[in-house]
Formats: sequence, C-alpha cells, structure tokens
Amino acid sequence: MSLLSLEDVRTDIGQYAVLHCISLEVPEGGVFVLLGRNGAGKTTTLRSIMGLWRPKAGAIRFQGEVISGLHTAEIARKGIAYVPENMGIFGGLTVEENLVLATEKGKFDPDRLARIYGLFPALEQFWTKQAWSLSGGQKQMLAVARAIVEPRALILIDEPTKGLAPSIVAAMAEAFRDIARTTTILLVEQNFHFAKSLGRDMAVIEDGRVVHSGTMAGFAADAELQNRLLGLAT
Ligand SMILES: Nc1ncnc2c1ncn2[C@@H]1O[C@H](COP(=O)(O)OP(=O)(O)OP(=O)(O)O)[C@@H](O)[C@H]1O
Repeated sequence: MSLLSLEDVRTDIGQYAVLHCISLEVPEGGVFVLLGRNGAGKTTTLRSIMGLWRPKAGAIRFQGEVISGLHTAEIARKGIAYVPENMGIFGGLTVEENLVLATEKGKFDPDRLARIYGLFPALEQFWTKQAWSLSGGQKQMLAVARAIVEPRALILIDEPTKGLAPSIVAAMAEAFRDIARTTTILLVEQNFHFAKSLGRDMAVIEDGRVVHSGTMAGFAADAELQNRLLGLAT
C-alpha cells in the first residue's frame, strides 16, 4: 500500500480548472519528486493534498484513509506537514518562538530538538534571533525544522532551494537525505540537479496532468525525455 495516493484528482481555482487529472502513488520512505514547468500545477497539487484547495473530484488517501474533504488542521494531525514556497515563518518571532508555535502542546520533545540542532546547527546558534534577520538558507532550514518538530509520516516541501547559494543547497540535500530516513518527503523542485540527487521515485506534471511517472534513476538517464517534458538541454 502507498503512503499517499492521489486518484484522478481535479482541482479548480475559482473559475479555472487547474488540476485536470492527477494520479500519484507515493511509497513510504525516501524522497518522491514532483517535476514540471512553471504553472504546471505542482503547488496546486501540494495544496490540494493539504486541504488548502478542495478537489472537486477524485480521492486523496493517506495511510489508506481518504483525507480529501477534511480540513487542513485535521490533515496535519494525521501526520502531514507542509513547507510552502514562501516558507510560512514569522519574521518578527525568534527561531525558538517559530518552533514552539509549530509544536502541538507548546513544548519540545528533547530528542527531536537535538535532532533539529544536529541537522541545522545554525538554528541553535541563532535560537534567540528574530527570523527576519536570518539568511535565506537559514530561513528555509527553520521552515523545514518547523515541519519536523512533531513526528510526521509525510512532509510536503515546495521549492526549498529557490534563490539559495550552491553551498547551502548541498547542506540542504544532506539534511533532506537524513530526514528521509524516517519521514517520507514529497518534494516539488525546479533544481533538477538537486532533485536528481535525492529522488527515488518521481512524476512530471504538465498542464494539471501527470504525464510521466517512474524512478528518478530512469528519468535521469533519459536526456530526450527530460528535454521533452522539462525543456532541459540535452
Ligand atoms: N490563486 C490563484 N488564482 C488563479 N490561478 C491560480 C492561482 N494559483 C495558481 N493559479 C494558476 O494555476 C496554475 C498552476 O499553478 P501552480 O502554482 O500550481 O503551478 P506550479 O507548477 O507550482 O508552478 P510554479 O513553479 O510557477 O510555482 C497556473 O496556471 C497558475 O497561474
């Protein structure tokens, strides 16, 4: 059984049909990468999973249970976290306060906090600093840390490397590899090099439809397919 499955999901935004037919099977463990050109519907897919857009048809199942139709807070409680492209952190609050707000009871599990410090040492270093004063990479680390401060089975992460320097992207890849040992990651990413280094399974979305799915190794080895679906130079 897949951890997450989308079956013929269709989502409208206002009067516009954005997702026409999204079917995906995300297995448990590792990183599943969603690729596609700008405007293809990747963010809308993540938001539909999270209940931020309500699909008008189709079914989304998590651990075998239908979650499409539930409220976002209920979906989160089932064990799914979402790191949106704008990161969703509070600039006027400290690193600590941002993380406290992401806990269920306002208290940290010491083991989880130690893990976060191990993954992202900068967060421990800047623990009492307001989030706006962090670098772009540190803000992204804080956003990911908020998603793992409670136990989760699945994290949805939208374009985490956008605008980051290559050295930070490499550190992020290391952290994601570590997180994916215990928590499945569904990653939307434009940086194909980053995505390729992490993904086990993948799918490509085009105009609100899944037009390809398979292993990342297979896709990475097929330059013609990459060029056709993503416009990457061969
Ligand atoms: N709030 C909105 N109102 C109207 N149309 C929207 C809205 N959000 C997204 N869309 C449209 O839905 C389509 C899919 O957008 P989406 O953000 O899901 O694409 P994406 O694949 O994540 O692309 P990008 O990489 O540019 O973020 C686009 O045509 C976009 O213009």
